[in-house]
Parts: sequence; C-alpha cells; structure tokens
Amino acid sequence: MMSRATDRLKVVLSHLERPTARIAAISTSAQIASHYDHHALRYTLDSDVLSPEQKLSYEENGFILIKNLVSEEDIDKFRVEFERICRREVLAPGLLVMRDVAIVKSEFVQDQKAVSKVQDFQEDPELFRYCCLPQILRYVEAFTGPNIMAMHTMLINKPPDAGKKTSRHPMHQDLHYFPFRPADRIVCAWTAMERVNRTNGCLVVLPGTHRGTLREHDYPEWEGGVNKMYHGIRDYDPQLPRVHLEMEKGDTVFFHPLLVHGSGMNQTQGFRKAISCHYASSDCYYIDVKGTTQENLEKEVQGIAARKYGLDDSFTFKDSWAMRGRLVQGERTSL
Ligand SMILES: CCCCCCCCCCCCCCCCC(=O)SCCNC(=O)CCNC(=O)[C@H](O)C(C)(C)COP(=O)(O)OP(=O)(O)OC[C@H]1O[C@@H](n2cnc3c(N)ncnc32)[C@H](O)[C@@H]1OP(=O)(O)O
Ligand SMILES: Nc1ncnc2c1ncn2[C@@H]1O[C@H](COP(=O)(O)OP(=O)(O)OP(=O)(O)O)[C@@H](O)[C@H]1O
Ligand SMILES: O=C(O)CCC(=O)C(=O)O
Ligand SMILES: [Fe+2]
Ligand SMILES: [Mg+2]
Repeated sequence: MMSRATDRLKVVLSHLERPTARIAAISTSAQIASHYDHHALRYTLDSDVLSPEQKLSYEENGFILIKNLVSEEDIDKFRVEFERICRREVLAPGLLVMRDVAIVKSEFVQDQKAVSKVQDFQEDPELFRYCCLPQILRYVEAFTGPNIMAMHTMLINKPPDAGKKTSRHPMHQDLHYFPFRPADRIVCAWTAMERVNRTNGCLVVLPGTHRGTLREHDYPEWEGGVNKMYHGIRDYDPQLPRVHLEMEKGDTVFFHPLLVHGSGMNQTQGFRKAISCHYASSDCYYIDVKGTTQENLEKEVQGIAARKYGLDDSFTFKDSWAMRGRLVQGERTSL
C-alpha cells in the first residue's frame, strides 16, 4: 500500500504544476493516491524521509512531530552546557542571555535560575552541535532542500511563573522576525529537553494557519507585562481551535514560519527547557521590510543594536541576520 502511494506521489511530483490551495484531511493510502491526482505539494519537497502521510500532514497542518529524535545523552550534554553559560563559565561571541521581565524588574538578587532564554548560540560549539545533528538535518532538508543555513538558535528555559503570567509566549508567527523569503523554505526544529505539557507551558499551535499570510504583530496588552521582543498577533481570537503539543524528552516538532503558535504559562516549580533552531535554504533572499508589518520589529532590533553595541542606522536588520546565519549543509549561495 505504502510503496504504491509513494510511487504515485513521485509520478505526481514529476508533473508538478503550480502549488494549489487547501488540502482536505486524508487518512488512507487510497485517498492519498487519489488526492495527488488533483493537487500538488507546496510546503514539502521530494524526499524519502517523510512518508506520504507525513507530507500531507505538514501540508495540511503546518507542523509535524517526530518522537524520540534526539538522544537523552545529547540533551543531557546541552543541559550541562546551558548551566555553564548560566554560571558564566563560558560566553560565546554574540550569545544573548535573557531574563524574564518579572524577575529583571524585581529587587531580588538574580541567580542563574533567572535566565529564561539564551539565544544566538551559533558560536558555542557544544550547543551548536544540536543544529548539526544528522537526524534533524535529514528532516530539515525535506523543507529547505540541500543547502541549509542555521539562521536562529535558542535554548528556552521557561521559568516558573512568578504570578504575573509573564512566562507565557504570546501567539505569533516566527516569520515576523525574518527578513528573508520564501517562507516555505524556512522551518523551525524545536526539541523538548524534558517532558512538556500544558502544566509547564508546552507549545500551543493553531493547525493550518501556515496557509494564511503574515499578520500584524505588536505587544499584547497584558496587565502583568510582556517580555521584550515577544510580539503577538493582533486581534488574536482565543476561540480558534488550539492544539497543545505535549512532548517527551527528545521529541522534535518541525513547523512552518507562518504557523501561529505560542506557549502557555509555566505553573510548575521547574524550568521548562527546549532547544530550537530555525533553518532556511541558503538560496533564500533578503527582503526590505520597510513599509511592511515587520517594520516595527526592524526598528526595535536596530534600537537594541544601538543601545547594546553602539551601532548606528547603517547596521541593518538584514545585517543582523547575515552575521548570525551559519551554513550547516551544502553551499552558502545567497543568505
Ligand atoms: C548584533 C545583533 C543586535 C540585535 C539583536 C537583537 C535580537 C534579535 C532577536 C531576533 C529574534 C528572532 C526570534 C524569532 C523567533 C521568535 C522569538 O523568539 S520572539 C522573542 C525573541 N527575542 C528575544 O528573546 C530577544 C529579546 N531579548 C533581548 O534582546 C535581550 O535579552 C534584552 C531584552 C534586550 C535584554 O538584554 P540586556 O541589554 O543584556 O539586558 P539588561 O542590560 O539587563 O537590560 C536592559 C534593559 O532591558 C530591560 N529588560 C531586560 N530583560 C527584559 C525582558 N525580558 N523584557 C523586557 N525588558 C527587559 C531591562 O529592564 C533594562 O531596562 P531599563 O529600562 O534600561 O532598566
Ligand atoms: N491576547 C493574546 N495575544 C496573543 N497570544 C495570547 C493572548 N492570550 C493568550 N495567548 C497565548 O495563547 C496561548 C495559550 O494561552 P493560555 O496560557 O491562556 O492557555 P494555556 O496555558 O495554553 O491553557 P490553560 O491555561 O487553559 O491550561 C499561549 O501561547 C498564550 O501566550
Ligand atoms: O518555547 C517556547 O515557549 C516557544 C518559543 C517560541 O515560539 C519562539 O521563541 O519563537
Ligand atoms: Fe516562535
Ligand atoms: Mg494558561
């Protein structure tokens, strides 16, 4: 059954016309085969790593969850390196250490536990190993093609909520942060470093929203405060069907940069950890975001660059990405 569907898929892909619109929920191989008589794939590329069912699921939902992809041993090593960073035993160039807004503004002494996220670890050899794991890149290639850049890296250490709900991450689309396209050749890999569930603030996604467009983002009006750069989509409708992605240590979700997602508050006393990387095809190109909904973000990034590093306006949003990005497979052709 499966191999016939796969053969069928190959035939259809070889006659690929223009990307088409919405794909209905499909469950059996027979339905998949008949489906490909009428539609082409837009969000996934020809590759053997994804089954026909997985391809359709990504086309339909904008994410795919792979169980047990990263070993316990590797995750434990990433955790040890993170702890070394928190103790300031290592500091890689470009590494950004962020503290939760509720803690940063408080008078209490800050300890290592207050770190809510480290970002841009591309120069930390141990953490960057995550971005190069072959079993991850195999999947990434199905979305980006063979030339792969790691554009954005994060280890998120969602703190126990201090009571103001600032541990939440508002619903957003990651593309809001990216001045490069096409969006369909960008993908995020997000790996749970321990069990994540609704209680400690797992990822929350709105399936299928990757088929929409980039929405306007700004700071949500939350009484307890919002972390810097945590923009949310405007007019978020809390009635829309959400899916809570409960995951075990090592499980990895791959998702499209237009997929609307966020994470709930951490109601436990532990720090919920995840490690992630945004990949893009190195064949992507930079765009000018002036006059678009992303302009507010560009201004903010330039503001931080000015305050933190004394850079002026000649340092562009695009530059901030070009200096962060690192090739992990193939050739650096454009980005
Ligand atoms: C060379 C590069 C330059 C520019 C880099 C800019 C970062 C670009 C980020 C791109 C993000 C892409 C993301 C794609 C995916 C979607 C997301 O992940 S959304 C959220 C991602 N963004 C972040 O997490 C980055 C935000 N964090 C930071 O930029 C920094 O941590 C910081 C908030 C600017 C703080 O850094 P630092 O200057 O080291 O901190 P302090 O000196 O202690 O404080 C300065 C100032 O800022 C206040 N503050 C600190 N932390 C927070 C916080 N969490 N929320 C709100 N405000 C905060 C602090 O109180 C100080 O304020 P004051 O008024 O000056 O006292
Ligand atoms: N006004 C808003 N704008 C953007 N995102 C929001 C807004 N309100 C809530 N969210 C986000 O929606 C997601 C779910 O929110 P919330 O924390 O209320 O529920 P939960 O923790 O997922 O579930 P529950 O608390 O009911 O178990 C989170 O990503 C949260 O940050
Ligand atoms: O780990 C999380 O809470 C989600 C983080 C996220 O979506 C992001 O930083 O873009
Ligand atoms: Fe995100
Ligand atoms: Mg909640």
